[in-house]
Amino acid sequence: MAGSAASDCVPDRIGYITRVQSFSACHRLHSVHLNDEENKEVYGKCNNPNGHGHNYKVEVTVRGKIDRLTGMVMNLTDLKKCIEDVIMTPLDHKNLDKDVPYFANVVSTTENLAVYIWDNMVKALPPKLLYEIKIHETDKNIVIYRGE
Ligand SMILES: Nc1nc2c(c(=O)[nH]1)N=C([C@H](O)[C@H](O)COP(=O)(O)OP(=O)(O)OP(=O)(O)O)CN2
Ligand SMILES: [Zn+2]
Repeated sequence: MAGSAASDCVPDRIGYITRVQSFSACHRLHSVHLNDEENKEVYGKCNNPNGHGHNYKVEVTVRGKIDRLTGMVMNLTDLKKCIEDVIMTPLDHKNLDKDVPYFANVVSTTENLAVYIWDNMVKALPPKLLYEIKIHETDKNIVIYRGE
């Protein structure tokens, strides 16, 4: 088209960027929808009344157009600030079940933790950027949530 810049014809490039953050917290797997015996049966050692702790590692991935001017999907410094507000402030060095109101009636499995982080991260980020929350509860137990 006359007058268009050559770059107008080049399709957008889509990139994925991830920032990793670790935090420590304790919890107990215990459902208010099950009785004590059922809780013991379902959650075993993780239902121990005094709880247990984890060094969680969370990977937050955003997906979007690589801006032609800035070369960025988003500024990782801004993502770092969102992670501080959404993950570190409410969760680090906390008892998930007692310190985080969301988990008063929601069992603090890593699946539900991923949903909690997603729901808050999606509000903190620009629209449609959040792609995935991946949580390493232990070296062997990993949960992925993509907002579905
Ligand atoms: N679907 C889920 N299952 C379990 C969850 C969970 O969040 N979602 N969580 C737990 C416990 O919280 C527990 O802490 C897991 O610890 P553990 O079994 O000790 O962890 P590992 O398997 O990595 O340890 P091993 O070294 O293999 O003993 C349980 N289930
Ligand atoms: Zn646990």
